[in-house]
Amino acid sequence: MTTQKNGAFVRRPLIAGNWKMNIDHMEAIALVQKLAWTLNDAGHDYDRVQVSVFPPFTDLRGVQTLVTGDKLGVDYGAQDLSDQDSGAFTGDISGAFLKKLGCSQVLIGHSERREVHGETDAQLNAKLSAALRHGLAPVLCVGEGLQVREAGNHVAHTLAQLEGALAGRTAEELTELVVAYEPVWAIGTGKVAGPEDAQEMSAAIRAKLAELYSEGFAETVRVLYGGSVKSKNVASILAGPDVDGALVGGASLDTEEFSKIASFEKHVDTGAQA
Ligand SMILES: O=C(CO)COP(=O)(O)O
Repeated sequence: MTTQKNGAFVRRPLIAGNWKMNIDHMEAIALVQKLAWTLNDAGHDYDRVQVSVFPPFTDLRGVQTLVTGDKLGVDYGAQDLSDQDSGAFTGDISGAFLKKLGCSQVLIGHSERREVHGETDAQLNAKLSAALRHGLAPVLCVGEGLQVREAGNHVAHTLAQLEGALAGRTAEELTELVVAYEPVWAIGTGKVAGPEDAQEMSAAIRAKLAELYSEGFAETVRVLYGGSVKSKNVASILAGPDVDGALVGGASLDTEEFSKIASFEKHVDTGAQA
């Protein structure tokens, strides 16, 4: 867990829920409402630990109405965006539209986009630029598959994805950047990278950011871990000093479980292991 100064985290942890292609627009309103109540009951302090959800595009308007109407502390964003701003791009969604819907963040380069839609580092570089153009904080997803991990090339592979997506961007443009390390072999499989694996890669990502930009910049960027995060393993994963939060898939659809993940500080002394 990112170190603390005077009781406050140096980097505000982020617990993010990626709903993927689950939850329709009616269910989304119920889920966000229940999540907000559960977090409130648990006394959640959003200034201390940020909580975001990433619903499907069709849910965003409903989520916006609820979050702004009820002044909820939960942030929200989209799972993808177009690299273009408008025009003849059937089926695509512009960052301008997302911004207008109150999105503050957007996922870029989730492994399911890379694998299912063949998104390349060059395309993700253009999508990241589009996010920045529209004032959306990019949550850049990187991570290796099983073969790469077994060959021992996971660090080089992941850092190449990072560099590819950030090429041409300046530190000034990237003040809101979040990087999410998600080893593909740990997504939805129940296999969790060990806390040492999460820390190793988070530290490597931070070192690469320091090399590309500066130490000072690298210290401000939040690095998340994603892949089968649950309430029982979140505390040990976030124990690494460079791991600043979690990108949660399946468990984010269960409000009790997701709320417990957001209360990870309370599990620190439970001895729960990944
Ligand atoms: O892909 C993920 C989040 O983006 C992780 O999914 P799971 O938590 O279901 O493994």
